[in-house]
Amino acid sequence: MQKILIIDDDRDMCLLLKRFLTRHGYEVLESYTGKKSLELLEEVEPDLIMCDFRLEDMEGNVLLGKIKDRYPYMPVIIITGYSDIKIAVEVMKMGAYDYITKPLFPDEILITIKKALASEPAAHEPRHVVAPVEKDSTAATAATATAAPAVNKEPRPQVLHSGDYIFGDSAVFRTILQQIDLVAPTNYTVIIYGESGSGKEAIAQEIHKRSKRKNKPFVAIDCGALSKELAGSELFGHEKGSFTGALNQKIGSFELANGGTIFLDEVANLGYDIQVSLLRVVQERKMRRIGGTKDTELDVRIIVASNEKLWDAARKGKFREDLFHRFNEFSIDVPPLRQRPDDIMLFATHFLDQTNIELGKNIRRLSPEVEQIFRSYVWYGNLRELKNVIKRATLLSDGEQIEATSLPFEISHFNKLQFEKSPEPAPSVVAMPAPVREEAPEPARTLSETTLKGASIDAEYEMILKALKKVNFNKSKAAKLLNIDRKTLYNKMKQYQEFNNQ
Ligand SMILES: Nc1ncnc2c1ncn2[C@@H]1O[C@H](COP(=O)(O)OP(=O)(O)OP(=O)(O)O)[C@@H](O)[C@H]1O
Repeated sequence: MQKILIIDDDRDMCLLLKRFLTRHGYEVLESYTGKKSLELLEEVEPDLIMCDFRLEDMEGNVLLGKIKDRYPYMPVIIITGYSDIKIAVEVMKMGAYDYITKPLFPDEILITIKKALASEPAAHEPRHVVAPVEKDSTAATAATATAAPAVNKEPRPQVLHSGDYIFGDSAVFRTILQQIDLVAPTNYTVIIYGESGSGKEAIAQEIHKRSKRKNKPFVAIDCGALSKELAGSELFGHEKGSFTGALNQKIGSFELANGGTIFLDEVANLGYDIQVSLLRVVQERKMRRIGGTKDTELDVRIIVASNEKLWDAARKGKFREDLFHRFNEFSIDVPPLRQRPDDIMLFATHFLDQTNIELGKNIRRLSPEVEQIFRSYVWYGNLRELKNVIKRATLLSDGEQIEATSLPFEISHFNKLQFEKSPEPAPSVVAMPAPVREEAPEPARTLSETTLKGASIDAEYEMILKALKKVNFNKSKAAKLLNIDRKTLYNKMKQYQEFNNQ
């Protein structure tokens, strides 16, 4: 049974948490002061600590510091009385796994605990497992959480993982793994190339976790989402009053990441001016807040990601060539999921295990039909799309396995859509080679053509298909084209599916 130590000077809160967590299968210890907690930790080593930020005898950050000094790998979740971003940043920088704010919500508590227990390796274990493991080891993540559903004993794809991160089984993924291992201990700047959702950020985190900086912050920034005006302040911070709207001082991402790693996603989207400032930071390893007067020394490892080759962006004049050369110390290419079909079921099973834990369910497998659909679908959204599809399907499923009826329409009918699809590729994948796959047989049409209802659903279905194809399966656009709202489109698709399954 996994042990959780609750540290809170509010005895009622301790009691409530204790009852709740005991009901969910954890052994719970409690302590009302910082001093007592440290003494207790000499005797017992819990699997996780939940600690209130304000204790009577000690500030939460002081206690967190002491705990992290002695037990660096122990996951600590900080409970704060109010949502204070400064506290959050501070405790995360100090190595807290996460923080939750009062009032506490049972689901949030459980999910955070399960994630923390699943992702933190014990101090005495190697940080990742790369040797082949037992067949039902997919449930290893689940097994770390006491409240997790029963382990599936049936043969499933082998899953190699370190916490939430799993290693694909394809040759290409093995190469990526070797590259991660090779570059992680260095201070090299890394460029990760890959389509959206292919796992670039997950790779950056894995590099961080396997580096000397693992107990320092990992800060991820989506440069594509930064406006031109605010990018500088997001990255480098600003002083109060340094421009209209700068009502308070702001610490930028680089400063937050000091000592650790910064991950700049979609870096080619940064404006040219910011690229100039970035070059200075990369060259001089120091930065100045906007409106500030003094420089801050920086010791930050930089990992960047891009959909487009930075060299191409540089040639087009979109990206500074000197910055590209600074970044280009090491690069990793992540191929889209459709080019590594061997990984699809492995990740699908992993995401199913994760979702089972999150939802407290015990769906054991994907039906053979779903497996066949998954293998032939193109996964434009890569791992993110696969994860979302599994999450949705797990939520919708009641039985032992996920059936095709729980998949989104455009996926369960993908073969048919493909069959009827015009030859032009989707715009988002223009540059990608066509997916290598066996020609899948067209699913048999079971829709009744002899009833009036069947005929009318049939006609609607044809129109919906046409519209979907025209807009590359974007449902909002298809709904617009058909002059109906999105919800009606969903209902029509569902209706067709239900009718077809009768
Ligand atoms: N190796 C992996 N093991 C487990 N989960 C993964 C792995 N790689 C990616 N994921 C999951 O897939 C989803 C997408 O991954 P990620 O955010 O890393 O993609 P990305 O390429 O950075 O996407 P974007 O470019 O759109 O930001 C995330 O939910 C992530 O947790």
